[in-house]
Amino acid sequence: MIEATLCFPLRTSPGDGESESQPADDVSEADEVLLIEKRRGLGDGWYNGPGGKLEGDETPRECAVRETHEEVGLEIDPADLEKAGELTFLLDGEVHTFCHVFRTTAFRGEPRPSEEARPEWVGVEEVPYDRMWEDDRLWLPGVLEGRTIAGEFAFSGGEPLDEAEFVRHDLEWDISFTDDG
Ligand SMILES: COc1nc(N)nc2c1ncn2[C@H]1C[C@H](O)[C@@H](COP(=O)(O)OP(=O)(O)OP(=O)(O)O)O1
Repeated sequence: MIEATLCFPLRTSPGDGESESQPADDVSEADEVLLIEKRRGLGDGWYNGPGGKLEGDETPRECAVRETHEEVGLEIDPADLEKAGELTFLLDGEVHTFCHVFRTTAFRGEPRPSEEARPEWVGVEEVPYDRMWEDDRLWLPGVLEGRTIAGEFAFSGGEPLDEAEFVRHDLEWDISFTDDG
């Protein structure tokens, strides 16, 4: 089983007469999310949040911070990540990936592209779900509103996961995580 993370940085877009975006105090104030267009590997060509697989003995929180820095250059204090979801992706009845989802309104730096990802700020009402994993439209809107989710998503058809068929889902909203990563 693969253990992985996704991280969704959020901000408030520049208002009339402002040239720069503002940090949001909390998720409810934010109206833009940083997505990446994946440039290689699983989900190549699709939009997603920054993230990737856990390495060595790092915690999910440490992984989300490292992957976000590697992929788009933002600096995040691990304590500023809010755990927003736990997603289980099944392939042909077996757990393929367990994914920890985080969001944050506190980060430093400007996003820059990398070999793995092209970053793009997108309005939370304009997320390109037609260019994302099929499961995302079921859980990401709630996560961007500040809710928490535990979800199970079943795919069938064999490897690779991004060519398998999405067949079933089960969602539980507004849960408290016993382990927040
Ligand atoms: C099955 O549905 C999925 N939906 C979404 N939204 N995201 C998913 C799904 N399955 C996997 N993911 C995420 C989890 C990870 O963030 C990435 C895959 O990570 P990747 O394989 O690129 O991991 P890295 O460690 O960055 O890879 P490298 O070895 O290339 O560095 O997709």
